[in-house]
Amino acid sequence: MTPIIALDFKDQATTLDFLARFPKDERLFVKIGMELFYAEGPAIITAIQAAHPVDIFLDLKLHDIPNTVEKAAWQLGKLGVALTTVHAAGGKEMMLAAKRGLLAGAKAANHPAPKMLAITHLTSTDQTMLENQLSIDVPLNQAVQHLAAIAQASDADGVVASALETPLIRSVTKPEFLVVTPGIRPHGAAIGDQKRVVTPGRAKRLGSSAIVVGRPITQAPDPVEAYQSIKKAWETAHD
Ligand SMILES: O=c1ccn([C@@H]2O[C@H](COP(=O)(O)O)[C@@H](O)[C@H]2O)c(=O)[nH]1
Repeated sequence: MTPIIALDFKDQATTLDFLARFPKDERLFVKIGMELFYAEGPAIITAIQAAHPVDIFLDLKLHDIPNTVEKAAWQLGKLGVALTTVHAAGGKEMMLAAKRGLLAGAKAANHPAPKMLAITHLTSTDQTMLENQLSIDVPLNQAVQHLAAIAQASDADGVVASALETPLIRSVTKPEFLVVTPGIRPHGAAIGDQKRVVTPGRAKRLGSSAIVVGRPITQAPDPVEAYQSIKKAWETAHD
């Protein structure tokens, strides 16, 4: 998979201006998150698809009781996106309900079903937060590995985690299980609110299926050049 660009923009106009910088023959994998989706609603998906050749990761991180999540996932399944997310912390029953909803929604709209990724622990979480704020008293990488095993047993197609945990996740999951990793920072990039960060080349060496990159591309002086440089590091596993 090519690096997934997190389109964390305030509205459709800003998003389409950003995409217009890229050559039309460069197919992109883009992520729509809460900010853009809450601003524009489902219409943002068709607007982006009309503007540029893209695959879409809709990252809304569902987390609620199983009945509510199943019905929300049904709505998302209709949208024709490639990837979606739920929180693994919602538990097995919730993830199974989400998967049912996605499959049924996709079937109703005659689209292929989106793959379901389970968020393990956010890449903005570190060991201290895990212990002091979440009251989880195990090493963070083991907590992530545990949630990945639960996610696999709950019909998730993969997880979202830091690339730091990819080898541990791979040790308990099937080879085709996706490990999608945000918290990507090229050498020298501002880390911001991320805690468990990895360079693009190292993420590849650690075995990630795909990387997600937002601000190092969207806030770069030349976003296309930043994207190409990250893509090269990812493809060559060298940065
Ligand atoms: O654990 C997670 C889950 C999701 N994200 C999302 O990825 C991007 C990262 O953006 P950057 O600007 O590169 O930090 C963002 O959309 C997050 O919502 C994550 O970072 N960590």
